[in-house]
Amino acid sequence: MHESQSNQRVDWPVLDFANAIEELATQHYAVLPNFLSDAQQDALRRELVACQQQGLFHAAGIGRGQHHNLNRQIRGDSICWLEDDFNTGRHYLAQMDTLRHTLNASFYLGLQSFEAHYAHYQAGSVYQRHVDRHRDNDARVISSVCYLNADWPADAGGELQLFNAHDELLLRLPPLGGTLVLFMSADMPHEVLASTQSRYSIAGWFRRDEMTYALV
Ligand SMILES: O=C(O)CCC(=O)C(=O)O
Ligand SMILES: [Fe+2]
Repeated sequence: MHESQSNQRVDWPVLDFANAIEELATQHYAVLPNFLSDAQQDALRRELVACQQQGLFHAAGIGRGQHHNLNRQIRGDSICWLEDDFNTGRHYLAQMDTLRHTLNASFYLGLQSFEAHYAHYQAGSVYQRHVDRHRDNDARVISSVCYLNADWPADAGGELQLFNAHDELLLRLPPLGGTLVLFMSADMPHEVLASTQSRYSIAGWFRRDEMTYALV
């Protein structure tokens, strides 16, 4: 990835995840409203757009292996997997690796890796209700989504709706820039509602096995 405009200095301080750990333990999801500073969000969004301009994005699919397929009515985003050599994305991966160690120390989950992709939902596109753990592979343990939308209008839609295993709505979260949401991958259905404008994010998963790229 060749990206030229990330000269601006951005701080990535070590974060305190104590509240998030507490929320995950009690309600199986956690919302961290100011996980990223404005400068961090801007830098990540600039990198995302640069990747798009370089043609590194592709339409996201559903399922994996032989069950993998494309259906833009079910899942409308386009994605680009983060790599360790991305100028800005690598700082995000490092933050999440710190969180992985904290999660392991708190819950003994044995999380071995973290994978993440940039995502772009064009106006009107959705991701219908689904669970992130694949039917034939239980490697994904905790899901994360971090939003990169500056100044998201209250009426722009694009909310994440999160349900419990009994299909009761737990959370309706607008994709405000800098917010990180974490939830258990196995038993929490969720969906992305249509928005009136482009919606940018990083979706990622803490996994129990070594990372294998391009599962979705
Ligand atoms: O962007 C979101 O709010 C959720 C995305 C999602 O569910 C996924 O990528 O699996
Ligand atoms: Fe999901």
